[in-house]
Amino acid sequence: MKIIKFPDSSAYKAILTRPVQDISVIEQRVTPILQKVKAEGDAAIRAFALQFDKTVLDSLEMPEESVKKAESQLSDELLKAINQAYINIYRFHEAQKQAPEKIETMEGVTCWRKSVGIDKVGVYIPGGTAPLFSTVLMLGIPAKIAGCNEVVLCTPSDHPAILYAARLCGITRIFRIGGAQAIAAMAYGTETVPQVYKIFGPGNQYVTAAKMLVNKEGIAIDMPAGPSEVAVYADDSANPAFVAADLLSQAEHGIDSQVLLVSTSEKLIEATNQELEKQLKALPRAEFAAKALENSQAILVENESVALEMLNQYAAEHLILSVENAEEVSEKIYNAGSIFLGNYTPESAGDYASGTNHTLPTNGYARAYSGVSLDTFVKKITVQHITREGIHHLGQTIIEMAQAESLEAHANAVRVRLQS
Ligand SMILES: NC(=O)c1ccc[n+]([C@@H]2O[C@H](COP(=O)([O-])OP(=O)(O)OC[C@H]3O[C@@H](n4cnc5c(N)ncnc54)[C@H](O)[C@@H]3O)[C@@H](O)[C@H]2O)c1
Ligand SMILES: N[C@H](CO)Cc1c[nH]c[nH+]1
Ligand SMILES: [Zn+2]
Repeated sequence: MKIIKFPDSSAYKAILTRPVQDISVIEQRVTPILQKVKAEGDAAIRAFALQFDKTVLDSLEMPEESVKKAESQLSDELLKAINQAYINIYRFHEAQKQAPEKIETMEGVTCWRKSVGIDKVGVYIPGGTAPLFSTVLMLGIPAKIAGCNEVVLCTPSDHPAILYAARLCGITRIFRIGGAQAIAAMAYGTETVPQVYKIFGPGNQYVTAAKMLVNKEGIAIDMPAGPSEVAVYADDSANPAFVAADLLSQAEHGIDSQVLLVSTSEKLIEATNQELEKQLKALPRAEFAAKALENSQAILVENESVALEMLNQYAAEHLILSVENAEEVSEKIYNAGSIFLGNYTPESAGDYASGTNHTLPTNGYARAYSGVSLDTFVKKITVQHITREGIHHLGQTIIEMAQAESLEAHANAVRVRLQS
């Protein structure tokens, strides 16, 4: 990995640039895909499956029989692992439920919020180069806890673990559709794919651009969750073999992934680079990881405050703090999707099974977006109840404000009650 020593703060922006393609170029590619699916429905989906995935789709929907059969195609070890991950993710997300709290803002004036699961949701499960069945758990579990009525799943993969995980989460509508065409199908609906109100899930740059484009047309999305990335902040207390393994774990996602090592120790950076070379050779996806490492850098900084300034500016999807005072340092992080503390918390734990959600904002969006949680699957409806006494307490305030805004009918809605 390229080493940058003590960069000047004016150079941070250039150093921290992601290797994403120009968004306008991706949008130019994706827009006609969305338009064709909108106009031609299933026929367009079949054509794109052939063009991009070299797949002839007889039936777009996964037959119930294949879904039922999936369990028998997985090893006992994998089933046990998926079931354990399910339990942990369920626990963490169920604890996010909040009982509505009724607040009496004035005597006789009570307000509260109730949570309602979004009625129809669509989840995208990446499957271009790897069947990410863990993402089914990350999206299916909060959808189930939230009480979403209809959950539609699209993925280009027919891997049995995806089907098994979907069944575990109670998802019954599974479509073998990938890429931007899957996002279009769920956004507009087709002859066979139901239209949904909100689309969730990570994916490559085409998937992410498609989500952002349909969002402009009024379809809600969770967030832009594109190519995976990790930043590691490490000092001499870190283990270079662990750091290298963590960097590679995200680099192997795809050629457009990016990893970053920030350290105050040149010794640690050099040792990590040696480990990277060694570990890379043994990886089946070495080609992806090597390409991603070309987009990546190790940055040697003077001290912790420079490191934190840089990391907050970068706003990594995942941030690993392999430093002695990790928890204390984490208090100073205000931009990151998910933080991993200490030498024994690999990022893979969050990807699969510790309980947190792995659908996280990439490309700097962690400056303003949170990762997926139970909240992402619910709407909060406010409710209020005012008694006869209550409107007498509050009425004059409303009338004064309505008159000052020249909205006499608003004021009247209160007056008629005060006179009754
Ligand atoms: N941010 C997160 O939370 C998160 C989580 C998991 C995965 N990811 C990311 O998801 C991505 C998965 O990517 P993937 O490609 O393996 O799978 P994918 O399912 O996202 O995309 C595959 C689809 O892309 C479409 N496609 C491929 N080439 C195309 C082209 N030239 N033009 C138009 N469409 C094309 C195809 O239809 C194909 O089905 C990776 O970048 C990974 O880093 C992110
Ligand atoms: N690291 C990905 C999120 O950026 C999630 C994932 C799924 N499987 C493995 N990793
Ligand atoms: Zn990962």
